[in-house]
Order: sequence, then C-alpha cells, then structure tokens
Amino acid sequence: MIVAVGSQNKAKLKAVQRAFQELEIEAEIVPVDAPSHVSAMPFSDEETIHGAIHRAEFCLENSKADVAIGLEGGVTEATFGLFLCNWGALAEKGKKPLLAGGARILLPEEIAGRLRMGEELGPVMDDYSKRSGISSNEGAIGIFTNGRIERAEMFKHIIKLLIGQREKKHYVKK
Ligand SMILES: O=P(O)(O)OP(=O)(O)OP(=O)(O)OC[C@H]1O[C@@H](n2cnc3c(O)ncnc32)[C@H](O)[C@@H]1O
Ligand SMILES: [Mg+2]
Repeated sequence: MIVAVGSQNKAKLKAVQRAFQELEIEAEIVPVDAPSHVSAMPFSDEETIHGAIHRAEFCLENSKADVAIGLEGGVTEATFGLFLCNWGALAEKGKKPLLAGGARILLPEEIAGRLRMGEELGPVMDDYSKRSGISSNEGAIGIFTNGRIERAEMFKHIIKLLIGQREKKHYVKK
C-alpha cells in the first residue's frame, strides 16, 4: 500500500519505515509537506491532536496514498510541570481518523520555562545540547532519557498503535 506521511522530519519518516518493516507490511512511504494548522509549538493534547489530524487529512487529499499518517509533537501543562506529548492520526478515504498518543516525560523546568515564554522546543533543545537538528534525530525524549528512547522509537510505537487499530477497524467519532 502507499502510505503518505505529513512531514519531511527524518525521525518521523524513520519511525514510519521501521513500524511497517517490523510489522512485515509492505508499504511505499511518501513524505508530503503538510501544514498542521496549529501553532508551531502546540501547547495541549487537544491542539497537538488537531495538528496530527490536519496533517493526515492534507496528505490524503493531496496524494494518491491509500493511507495517510500525521504525526505532531507538542507539550501539555499539568500540576507536575510541562510534559512532552506526541500524537498520531491515520486517515483513509471515507473513514474517521484513528488516533494514538506516545510516551511522555516531564521536561526540566529550565526548558519548560523557555517554552512558556514562547520559544519552540526544537531550537531550545539545540541550544541546550549545543548541537543542531535534535528534533529530527533523538529528540528531547532521547536527550532526557539518556538515549534509551529516541524520538523515532516513540513515534514508531504510535504508528503501530494506529496500524493495529486500523486492523481492528477501531474507528472513533470524527
Ligand atoms: O517538520 P515537522 O514535521 O513539523 O517536525 P518538527 O520537528 O517541527 O516537529 P513538530 O512540528 O511535530 O513539533 C512541534 C514543535 O516541537 C518541537 N519538538 C517536538 N518534539 C520534540 C522533540 O522530541 N525534540 C525536539 N523538538 C521537539 C519541534 O521541533 C517543533 O518546534
Ligand atoms: Mg514543525
């Protein structure tokens, strides 16, 4: 099947490739520049989910893919502090989108404070780690888990959750 992915981010594309490979499903993966129509730094689960759905739906409308996947990263505030959150949406013609969320960790206050002031996590992580391209490599989750779980691994889990629900026809209300 042809699978469109609404991003050019290397970590996201690697995640999709690996998920299909590990599930032994043949897939031609097509990256599509898809807008999220949410802020560059989504600040709630709700907003992050909308970003994932918008990307997936854009891909479906603008490619020949059978299945379209949107992946979006964000953060969400809790009484404990600011959590990293990530969501995926899988869209197919004539069907309601499927949703799945990824593993989450608390961000250090040093990082959280900067995001609350309006900065984006990608550049903040590059600055913090004195490197570039963290968001398309191990991600904040990789940096703060000592590389135990990297961004691609976290997204891979989300994609398997989506594919599994698709197999079970576990569609939810739009
Ligand atoms: O090209 P796209 O697909 O947009 O990939 P992205 O890296 O910008 O990722 P998102 O738009 O999904 O994430 C929203 C923002 O949060 C940042 N972000 C999210 N998760 C991150 C992580 O684990 N590490 C570093 N930055 C992250 C990201 O760089 C953006 O500034
Ligand atoms: Mg982005």
